[in-house]
Amino acid sequence: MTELNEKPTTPEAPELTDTNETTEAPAMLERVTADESGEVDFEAMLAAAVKPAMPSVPEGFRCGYVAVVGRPNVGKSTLINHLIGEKVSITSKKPQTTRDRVLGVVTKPEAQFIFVDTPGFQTKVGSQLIRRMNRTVRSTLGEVDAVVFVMESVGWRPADLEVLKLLPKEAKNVVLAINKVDLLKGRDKLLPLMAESMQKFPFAAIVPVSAEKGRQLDDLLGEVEKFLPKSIPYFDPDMFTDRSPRYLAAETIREKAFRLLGDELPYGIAVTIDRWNETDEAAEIIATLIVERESHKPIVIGEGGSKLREIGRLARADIAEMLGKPLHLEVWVRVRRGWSDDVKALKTLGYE
Ligand SMILES: Nc1nc2c(ncn2[C@@H]2O[C@H](COP(=O)(O)OP(=O)(O)OP(=O)(O)O)[C@@H](O)[C@H]2O)c(=O)[nH]1
Repeated sequence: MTELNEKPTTPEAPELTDTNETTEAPAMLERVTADESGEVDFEAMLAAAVKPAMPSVPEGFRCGYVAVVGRPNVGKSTLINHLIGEKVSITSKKPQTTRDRVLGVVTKPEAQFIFVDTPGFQTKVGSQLIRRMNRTVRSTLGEVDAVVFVMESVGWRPADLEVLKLLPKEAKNVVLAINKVDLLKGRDKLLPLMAESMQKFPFAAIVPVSAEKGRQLDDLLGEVEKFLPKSIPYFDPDMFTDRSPRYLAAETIREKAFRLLGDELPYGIAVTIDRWNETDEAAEIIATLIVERESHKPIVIGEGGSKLREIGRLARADIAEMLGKPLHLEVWVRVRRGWSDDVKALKTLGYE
């Protein structure tokens, strides 16, 4: 790790997470530095127009959103927590899109799974609210690429069927996870249960698992992966393995950007943390806001850099508080062309 005093003096591109062969045209990069006073060094910003290498991902990489649903107590949280490794719960003040309901991200060499909250399934509501709840559930499910329906190995219960009813009958992207198979005395009950399940719903696949013991979870992910669109990862794999400060810092920057630009920016915005230097006394972070089009850059930068400065200022305050030490934060803007080119990817981001 570089020391704090080794701050880049040249307008070098921040290190990107993947330095493999670049396949896309390099993009211009612009930078605004928000220091303690919120002042912006425009000369540095102008000098910082450089051509960074674009990160590339393995051919055929997939990335998408996954909802985990099921009646209470079947093991949804245990499943997600086991997959993610540690409980991650990110809250956003502007819960507008699927992206703002991210529970956690699992990144494998060939795919990235973004687990999202499904409010309708987790809210215990009275019957008068059922209709509204159904609408929420439907719109959530419409935004995700795959659904994992969790039930217990003891068999179908009326409450399972209630939840099942909320799934659109024509859905082809629902994988059934029969959980708690460790509690089964013999495996002979499993095949009839699988057959019975197929009669209840056209599941794309059925995978017996034990969320608690971590059994067959890779098989489950393998089935889910088939429904994720081919796409670059939306999240920096290093950042999303736990409740890490990098993760929270990126989310903070993204949240500020979204809050300040949400209505102006037609498509998604992603954040990568490109450099993270931290000592006991202070921290330095270089982050990049990734936008989809060249024309979005001026929107993010704002008149005379005002928007980016404000994003940096607000994010710096929150992140410095989180870290409990002074922070030097640089926020750059870069265009990643084509990241939301395909309709599916757009849909998964919640931007129709
Ligand atoms: N034996 C066994 N117990 C499990 C397994 N998975 C989850 N459990 C237990 O089942 C109980 C419920 O698990 P949760 O993960 O809280 O279930 P949930 O579906 O998230 O429940 P709600 O939050 O109420 O919707 C907990 O006591 C878990 O420890 C499993 O694979 N085997």
